[in-house]
Amino acid sequence: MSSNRTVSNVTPIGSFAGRQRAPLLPRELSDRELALFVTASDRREVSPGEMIFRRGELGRSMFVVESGQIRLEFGDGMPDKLIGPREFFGELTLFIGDHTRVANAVATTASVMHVIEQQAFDQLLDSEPRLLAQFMRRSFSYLVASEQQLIASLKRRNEDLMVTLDSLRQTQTQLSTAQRLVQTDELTGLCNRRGLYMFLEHLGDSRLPGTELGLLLIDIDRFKQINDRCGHLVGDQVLRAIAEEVQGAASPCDLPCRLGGDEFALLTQVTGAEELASRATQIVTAVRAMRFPGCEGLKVSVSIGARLCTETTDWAIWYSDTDCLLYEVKGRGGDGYRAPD
Ligand SMILES: Nc1nc2c(ncn2[C@@H]2O[C@H](COP(=O)(O)OP(=O)(O)OP(=O)(O)O)[C@@H](O)[C@H]2O)c(=O)[nH]1
Repeated sequence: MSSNRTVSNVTPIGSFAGRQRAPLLPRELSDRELALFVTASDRREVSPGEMIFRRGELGRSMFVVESGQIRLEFGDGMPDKLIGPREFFGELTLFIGDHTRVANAVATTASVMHVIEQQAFDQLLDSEPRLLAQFMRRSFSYLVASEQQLIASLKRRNEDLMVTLDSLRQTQTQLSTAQRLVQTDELTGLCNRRGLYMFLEHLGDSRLPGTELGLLLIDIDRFKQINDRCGHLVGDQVLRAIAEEVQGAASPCDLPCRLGGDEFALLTQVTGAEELASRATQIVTAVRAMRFPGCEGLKVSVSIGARLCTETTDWAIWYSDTDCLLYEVKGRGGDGYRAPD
């Protein structure tokens, strides 16, 4: 510890001597300040990596670096600061007392520092009030400027985050739109085969208690002839009209879909075979009654296979069993449905 900390005659000393430069860096001490602090301090050597104080600790002293380099780590994504020769740190604790350190101070190289305690600082205030007032004013200006810089950079970061968030939201919307499109049949707006497979993957989540799963496979009779006779545009109208009927026969938890070409399916949750049959009848009857102004006299009909699906088997079995029933109807001339006896 220095024996006499009250300094009146201040001149540069030790390894700081002869290094007067102008203008001073924000945290650089003038020759007079330096001499004053050095004389009123304890000299301390620190090794590379040595922790001088930690964030959250109660501060007791201020430090002036004679040689080497100290890193102030503020954490929370804020940039570190490097403190070099003639510069100081940890001064707030002497200005306001009971100050909690806001950074870790770590020696990055072997360094020599001068440690100024509260009592020595108070004595300097008495003996050199003008010099100390200047020093404190400079320190406070620096701290205020740093705070303003921090606020500006936080504001910028916040704006950047908002922009990123916005673009993430847009990407998410684009992705869900793309996903919806990929699973939707363009002509009818019903789910396509890809959508059906996605639905099947999550079928367990949408199962209604007390119901059975039923499948209707619906195929338009002699659709090729409709296209040939009335043209593809009318053919498209027919496909859209039938899609509406399949959709109309569906409950909110059901999945009406167009599997491709003139083939539709309705995966439905019903109380039993009777309700499944009534859905099939509803579609057959509605299609039979359809009329198309673009093709007078056109009669449209569908063949439907209808069966309940056991959940111990999977789509491939449900499909092939129901398809057999559908082809039984086709074999009899179409325009009806067939369910297992
Ligand atoms: N207009 C139109 N026709 C389509 C579309 N997709 C497939 N088709 C036609 O649908 C017809 C299906 O013919 P087929 O598979 O022979 O079936 P079908 O004529 O209904 O015969 P059956 O099923 O035995 O009664 C083909 O002529 C396809 O060109 C489409 O999006 N629009």
